[in-house]
Amino acid sequence: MNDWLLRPTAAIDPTARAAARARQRQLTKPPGALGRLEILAEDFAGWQGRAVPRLERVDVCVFAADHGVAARGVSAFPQAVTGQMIANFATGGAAVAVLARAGDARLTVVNLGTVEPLPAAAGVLDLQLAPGSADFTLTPALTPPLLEAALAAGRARVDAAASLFIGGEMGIGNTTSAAAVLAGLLDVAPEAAIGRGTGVDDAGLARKREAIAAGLARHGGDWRALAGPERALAVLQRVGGLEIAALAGAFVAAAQAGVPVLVDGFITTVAALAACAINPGTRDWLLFAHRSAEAGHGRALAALEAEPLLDLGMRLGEGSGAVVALSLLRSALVVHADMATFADAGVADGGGGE
Ligand SMILES: Cc1cc2ncn([C@H]3O[C@H](COP(=O)(O)O)[C@@H](O)[C@H]3O)c2cc1C
Ligand SMILES: O=C(O)c1cccnc1
Repeated sequence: MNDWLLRPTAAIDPTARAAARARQRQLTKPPGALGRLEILAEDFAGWQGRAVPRLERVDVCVFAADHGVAARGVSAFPQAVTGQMIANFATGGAAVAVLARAGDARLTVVNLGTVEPLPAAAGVLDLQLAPGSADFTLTPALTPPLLEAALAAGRARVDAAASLFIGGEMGIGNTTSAAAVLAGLLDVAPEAAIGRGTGVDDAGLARKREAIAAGLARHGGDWRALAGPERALAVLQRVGGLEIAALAGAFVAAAQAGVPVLVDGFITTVAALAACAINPGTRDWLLFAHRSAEAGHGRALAALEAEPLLDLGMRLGEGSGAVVALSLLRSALVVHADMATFADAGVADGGGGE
């Protein structure tokens, strides 16, 4: 069963965090002059339990799946693109693959389930749990065993040896599923949760709103009386998707393993919201990379009280925005580790005070 989901998340080390803060004050710069980079170094010190943290290994895992709700005309692209992009991740041509290569991160690609089975391809972990999720306007998106399998598949991709975990996603129609999950978790209207995804026109946006409204009308009664993990799991099962559930499972597992997570865009943030509803301790291990241009992301970020690092107008998903933000984390940790202290460099300090 899903018992593992509720196990406690790892503890943060306050002593290492304080030591990192003390070190920042000794570096040859006015106190606080590196702004948020200083906080990032302190965060990683707390996560890694050492005053001088390092990013030794960054794992990026793209979870892919198809969505039955794509039949409602909610995407600007055909469903076959999911499988085609899986191949593009594996051969290294997709944005996240290019960025991961350049950013010295390890990329894995997991297919949870596409409508058409994939041809055998190197570099893809092809789980094919189901031919995608079902159209949630008609039936629950996932069966309970499928939800469980998807959560476990996400958990299985987390390696405690990683210094950072980045989850990405690919799945035509998944901004609609993610918006439905967001609306279900927060009890907000579909209008507040939707955006244009791959670039739907006004008619497409109306179809998204209608599909989500139909999903909430059909399934909302199944979770409205629930709270906490029960509610989050019910929402994921009724209107979510395989890769969204896998991401939620991965995020909970990362927090349990003591691996910090750099969250990407709209879909991954909704998965993070579900993960935190399932196991609130997960929140302590999440860092938010960027604010996606997808309307609805702001709502999810606000619910998590998250202040993302970047706002670049990106709306791609795949984990791409997180891998872009990775270079900021590397900058934060390298200055923290390698800058000279006032004593080392013989520079007069300001005599204390911040
Ligand atoms: C070529 C291509 C590459 C992508 N990479 C990520 N997405 C993104 O777009 C999809 C969600 O948008 P919607 O809900 O409108 O279908 C997801 O697969 C997401 O990761 C892509 C979409 C396309 C077309
Ligand atoms: O922000 C995202 O994750 C996103 C936005 C649009 C399309 N796909 C993903």
